[in-house]
Amino acid sequence: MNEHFDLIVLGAGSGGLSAAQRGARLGARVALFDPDVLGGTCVNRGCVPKKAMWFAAQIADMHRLGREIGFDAAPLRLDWARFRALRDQYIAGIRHRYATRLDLAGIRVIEEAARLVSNDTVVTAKGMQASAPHIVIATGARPRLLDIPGFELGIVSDQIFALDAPPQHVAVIGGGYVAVEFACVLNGLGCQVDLLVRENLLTGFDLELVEALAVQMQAHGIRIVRNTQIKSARGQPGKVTLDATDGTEHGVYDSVLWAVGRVPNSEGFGLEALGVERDEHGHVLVDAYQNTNVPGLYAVGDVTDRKALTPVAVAAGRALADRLIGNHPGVTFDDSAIPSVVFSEPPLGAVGLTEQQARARYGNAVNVHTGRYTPLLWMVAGRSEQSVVKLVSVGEARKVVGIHVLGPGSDELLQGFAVAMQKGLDWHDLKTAIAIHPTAAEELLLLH
Ligand SMILES: Cc1cc2nc3c(=O)[nH]c(=O)nc-3n(C[C@H](O)[C@H](O)[C@H](O)COP(=O)(O)OP(=O)(O)OC[C@H]3O[C@@H](n4cnc5c(N)ncnc54)[C@H](O)[C@@H]3O)c2cc1C
Ligand SMILES: NC(=O)c1ccc[n+]([C@@H]2O[C@H](COP(=O)([O-])OP(=O)(O)OC[C@H]3O[C@@H](n4cnc5c(N)ncnc54)[C@H](O)[C@@H]3O)[C@@H](O)[C@H]2O)c1
Repeated sequence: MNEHFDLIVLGAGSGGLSAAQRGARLGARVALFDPDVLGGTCVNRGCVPKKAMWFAAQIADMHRLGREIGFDAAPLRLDWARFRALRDQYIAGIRHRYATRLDLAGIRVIEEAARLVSNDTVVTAKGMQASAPHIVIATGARPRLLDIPGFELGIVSDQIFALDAPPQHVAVIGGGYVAVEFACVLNGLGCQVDLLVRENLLTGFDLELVEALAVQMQAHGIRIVRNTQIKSARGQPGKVTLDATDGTEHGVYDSVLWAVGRVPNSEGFGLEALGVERDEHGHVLVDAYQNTNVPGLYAVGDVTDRKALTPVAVAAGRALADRLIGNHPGVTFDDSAIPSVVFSEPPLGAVGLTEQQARARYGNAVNVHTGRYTPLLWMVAGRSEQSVVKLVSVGEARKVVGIHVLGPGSDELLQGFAVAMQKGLDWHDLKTAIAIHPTAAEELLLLH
């Protein structure tokens, strides 16, 4: 039997849930398909468990700092099993709340993968068939696996949350968000970490701040090896050696984390046969309104080539439902200034253009205001590591086009500045604003 809906959504992650919920709120009959647990990557294998681990690492770091300023406590040791149980219980609670909300909204949740058989119909392995004039593809992405000998001796980010015990000596391979975050978190929790990077760290972030972060990571004991391409892994689980193309070997490690990017989930469920266009990496191509090239099919979130961030997937899902169900034809979302934070130690945040990008676009019209400072408590402890803030502005009016922050508190302080920048901020506004003292945020107001 074919069931009819107004909106079908494939994937119950950040993008799919937001499209489904907004659609239902606007009166649509919605079917939501997902073979896995509710919440997708962010809730179950990404932002949420990662941030919980980051908080745990922060506590350990604070404790070390506390000892430096005179507390007499013994070094902290995390009860990994207890922490993991508490973290997972919290995540189970989120999933439970999602299930309740979906139920209350009248959304039909089908715990199966959907396969497209036409641009308005999907089927499942158990034989359900559903049709709707609008189908949203929100199937996300998965960790990239490498076709190299011994790859299976390591793990990817999905598996790190299920470890029974922390690694002792871990190699993290990659230089992106996931690699840097886990290198710092595991280091904070007491693991010895080697970060093996093919090229550069955090491509796309401001070079000066990335270098300052690398200095601090190394000061915390992380060994960073750049320009290293790992070609194979050998040994046995728990005792792994890595070989690089330049003949060097690294290890022995009890754990290896491959953090070498992500691959969109865009194959094997009918997109190919329907002629849905994808780029060379497999991302579904969409226009500014999330339309694919096939009428009635739309895509949001990590399966597309937009920034792979939860708030971006959520904004895209909501805007799409407003347009299709709420009948607001022009609705899209403003992706001109998307802030993001790498939850490293210390955190690194950015919104808008880097200095390098601004110079490429605006040439000599670019002004750069950089400030370096040592956070107050670090000074008290006698530490000398520096935080860095950078403002990139353009022209006589000094319109702010980029804000970059590295240091404790960066993760929380960036949001307000990002809103101001999106609404039109110039450097003079910051010079005339009254600061909150003493804070990290005020450093952005003190720039010359
Ligand atoms: C380790 C890690 C940490 C991260 N930290 C952050 C962070 O701090 N901040 C941030 O903003 N972003 C972070 N991200 C990125 C964020 O998790 C993603 O951008 C976000 O989850 C994307 O949402 P999505 O809906 O596109 O996809 P997903 O959340 O991946 O959801 C896709 C869903 O589709 C389902 N699916 C797949 N195929 C089918 C099918 N055929 N039919 C039906 N369902 C299907 C999957 O089971 C899955 O549940 C992190 C990612 C990782 C990996
Ligand atoms: N805090 C956050 O907001 C957050 C956290 C994690 C992930 N994310 C999102 O998820 C996305 C994916 O993150 P990611 O770290 O998986 O990918 P990424 O694209 O950020 O980084 C991938 C890294 O792997 C390296 N790499 C690729 N192939 C390789 C190979 N064969 N050998 C060695 N190195 C290789 C790349 O050079 C790069 O350094 C991010 O772009 C981000 O949008 C966000």
